[in-house]
Amino acid sequence: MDLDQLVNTATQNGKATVAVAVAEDIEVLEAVSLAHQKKLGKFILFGDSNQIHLLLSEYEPHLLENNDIIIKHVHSPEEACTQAVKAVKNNEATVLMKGNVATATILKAVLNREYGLRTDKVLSHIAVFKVPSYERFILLTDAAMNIAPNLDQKEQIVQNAVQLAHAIGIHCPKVAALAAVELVNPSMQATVDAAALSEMNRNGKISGCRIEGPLALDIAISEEAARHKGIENDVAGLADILLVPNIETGNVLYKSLIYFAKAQVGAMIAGATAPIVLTSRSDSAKSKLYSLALAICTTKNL
Ligand SMILES: CCCC(=O)OP(=O)(O)O
Repeated sequence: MDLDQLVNTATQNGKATVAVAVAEDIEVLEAVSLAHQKKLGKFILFGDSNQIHLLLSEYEPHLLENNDIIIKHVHSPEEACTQAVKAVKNNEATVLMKGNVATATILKAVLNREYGLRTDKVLSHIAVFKVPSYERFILLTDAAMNIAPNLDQKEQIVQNAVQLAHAIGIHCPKVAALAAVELVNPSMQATVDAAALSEMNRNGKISGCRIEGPLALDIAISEEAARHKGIENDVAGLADILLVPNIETGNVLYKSLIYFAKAQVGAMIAGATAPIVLTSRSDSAKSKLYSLALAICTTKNL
């Protein structure tokens, strides 16, 4: 099982039109080319048109005269983000994609009160990993958007991730609410919130999943570690979703899985009016392709 499965599923979901903000980047354009070959959709590339043309003529010349690829010149990364967001807002595009631009710049446009893509839900980042040493897909939230979520925000972050898990075929995901220890300690807010989320799941306030917490990472993903520490529950060793307490934990774990564990990743923001492909600028073309596929898989579900 790997993330190519998502690409196959996405091809059956109909064609997307993707607005790419700051497309002048070889990994972004390679991802567009791969997605186009897989017939995932049409692309509106916002950025410096000279640079986009130069890169395409060198690396992906077949895309230059293709009607599925439209290039829109803008003068700055900020303008690229604004125009790409507006394209989604005006229904010219169905998916927004972060290109070679800082996360904060695109999120500022996404959250704009006049032309942005907010809903009444919490927007949150979810990454789907296939780690070579872990049998199942593992979802990580939130590595990129919510800095230090409170309990209410964590509740919605979990719900966004559960909805995404359902959309990719994980029917009752096991959620590990992560902390540094397994016992509630009032001076560690992550443990207090994790226990509260677990309780909300037991009393039916959060459904469609099984939540346990607080759990340390080893207990969440290793049955052997759970046995060794004498912890038994439905999630221990078998987590599908890792809820991290803050953005630092999430971002470090995201990049550790890619660089140390050689994981494949696809990542997006859920909770907006349209799915938003959001990877690291340094992620590979393949990761950006998987992220596009993930976003397209959710177009009927989010
Ligand atoms: C999904 C990670 C978001 C992130 O860290 O983006 P950059 O590496 O581009 O800053």
